[in-house]
Amino acid sequence: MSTASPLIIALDYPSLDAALCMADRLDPARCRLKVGKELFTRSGPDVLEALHGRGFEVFLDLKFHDIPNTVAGAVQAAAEQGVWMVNVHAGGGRRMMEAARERLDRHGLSTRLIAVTVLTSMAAEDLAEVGITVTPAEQVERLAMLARDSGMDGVVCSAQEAQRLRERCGDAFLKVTPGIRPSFAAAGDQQRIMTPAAAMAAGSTHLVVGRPVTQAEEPMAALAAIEAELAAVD
Ligand SMILES: O=c1ccn([C@@H]2O[C@H](COP(=O)(O)O)[C@@H](O)[C@H]2O)c(=O)[nH]1
Repeated sequence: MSTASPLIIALDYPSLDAALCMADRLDPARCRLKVGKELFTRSGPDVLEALHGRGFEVFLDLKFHDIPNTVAGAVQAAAEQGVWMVNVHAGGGRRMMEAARERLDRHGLSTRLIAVTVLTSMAAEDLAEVGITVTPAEQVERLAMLARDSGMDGVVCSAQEAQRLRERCGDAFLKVTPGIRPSFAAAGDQQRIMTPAAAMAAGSTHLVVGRPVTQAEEPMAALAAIEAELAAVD
């Protein structure tokens, strides 16, 4: 089932059972789901089948980063399992992203292909330690332009960069933004954060929300509060 909701709930759980327990409380008309490294490494493709069987569109967030041929094969494998969205690291470079794009196109696979720019857990000091001396916003913009020119459908960035990317790349270029923190949630390890309503106003096309919902005492109440916040600014 496709949904008009921008919400993508991150199922960061250590077992298939725990993930499905949460999925069974959610509604595919109200959100998409994200499967990341922890859950996929534990469960393998079974989780995709189980979530698809429940009617959810799935973002497989494995952030592929390898040589072009390897990434192209991985992206094809993901798309052939029917996922709605898959991602690579923009830092893998133009040839890697182009190879992934070409592989999906050659096989007529319509899975959205996006690239991670700068992880939302990173601040300027973290970038400096790995030799990047520009601000996170500048690095995001640089990688987003490269991703767009390499045929990506959009990027993962923080909502703090969404407005600039909307100006540079337009509305149709996807801006998938983790680091979403409603006023009631702790930042945790996220550095570049924004509230759901502010993120949408800034130009995010999709909001990735994990712990503020999945670790809440009342996950459904937390989700409803986020939806209410979004509806209020609609
Ligand atoms: O830059 C990035 C890229 C991916 N993520 C992923 O999004 C969720 C966020 O979860 P929260 O619990 O809401 O922090 C998580 O699965 C990350 O792996 C990201 O946070 N930042």
